[in-house]
Amino acid sequence: MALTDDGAASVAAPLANAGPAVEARGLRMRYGDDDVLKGVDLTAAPGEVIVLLGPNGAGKTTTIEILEGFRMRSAGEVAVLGTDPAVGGEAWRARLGIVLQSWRDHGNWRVREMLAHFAAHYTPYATAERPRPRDVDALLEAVGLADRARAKVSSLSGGQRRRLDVAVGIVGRPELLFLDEPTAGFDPLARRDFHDLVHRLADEEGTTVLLTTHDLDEAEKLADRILILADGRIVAEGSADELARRVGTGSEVRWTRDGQRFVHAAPDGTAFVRELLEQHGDAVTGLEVRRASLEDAYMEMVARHESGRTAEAAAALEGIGR
Ligand SMILES: Nc1ncnc2c1ncn2[C@@H]1O[C@H](COP(=O)(O)OP(=O)(O)OP(=O)(O)O)[C@@H](O)[C@H]1O
Repeated sequence: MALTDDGAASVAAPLANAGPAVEARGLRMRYGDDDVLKGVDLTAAPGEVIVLLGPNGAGKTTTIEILEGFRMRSAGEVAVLGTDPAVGGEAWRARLGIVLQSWRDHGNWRVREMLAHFAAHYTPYATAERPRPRDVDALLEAVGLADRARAKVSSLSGGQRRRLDVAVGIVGRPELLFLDEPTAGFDPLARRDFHDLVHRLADEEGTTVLLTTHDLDEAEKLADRILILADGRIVAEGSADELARRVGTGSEVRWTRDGQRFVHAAPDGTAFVRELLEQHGDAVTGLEVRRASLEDAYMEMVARHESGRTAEAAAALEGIGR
């Protein structure tokens, strides 16, 4: 997916020597009596792609909306591009790109017209390092909507509308991009193009990206760092590999011998395979070794916290019964 247009290829990471793009300490959010965020700490370095994972209702959207300045936190320290989002003005907001989970309805507008409208908003905020806005036609091409430029927004398919959301999110060449479940409804090709786009934004323009998804394969492909949010806190963070290694479920080895298929869970896959081949040599075919995946790690970490919560609730109930 081509992203660059006039002069954009030379856009360097403008924040390379600056502090973190996002920093939150002890972030709390309470809705009524419900403590949704109970002390979230997170940092995103300039140019880093962070993926926030967590079960439904964990507080991912809440976290992102606080960082975007759309929601007021109950407590905690937050700095986004060096500014507290609770007091961020228009010039600060123009440095952010935002793709919300739910669509803002502009059904009667035409695709190009709508993108051009948002683009114009960014003109006063152009800098030498970050020409703003992006060229609208190049961007429509980049997100695969060039042939729908004159279509009404209401006539787009779900996936096409989502592509338009992404285009609106990046038309101002943001330094920091928030994407809340951006690929919901994307077909496999659109998804791959989108992944390519995110890599380019980070690598070529130094854009920091904070993204939520329920697609673990997507998290693995995109993230420099994954944060898992459960029970109001970040319960684990690291690269997909680091998280997978941490659950330590070893490897699953599969092979065929004498026409029969075997599966074995081995703490040390390499040692097991060595022994298997020593014993049965050429008789072993179709050998596959699968180590713990991000999915295994995610399931285990979330389950651990869910069971902790269940135990806590049971203890509380016992206390009430006394
Ligand atoms: N405005 C609100 N008022 C009261 N409760 C809210 C409000 N917004 C969110 N919540 C609650 O806060 C919790 C976290 O919601 P949030 O949308 O942040 O979760 P999420 O991790 O983004 O979930 P999902 O994966 O389903 O999108 C949920 O229990 C939700 O019902």
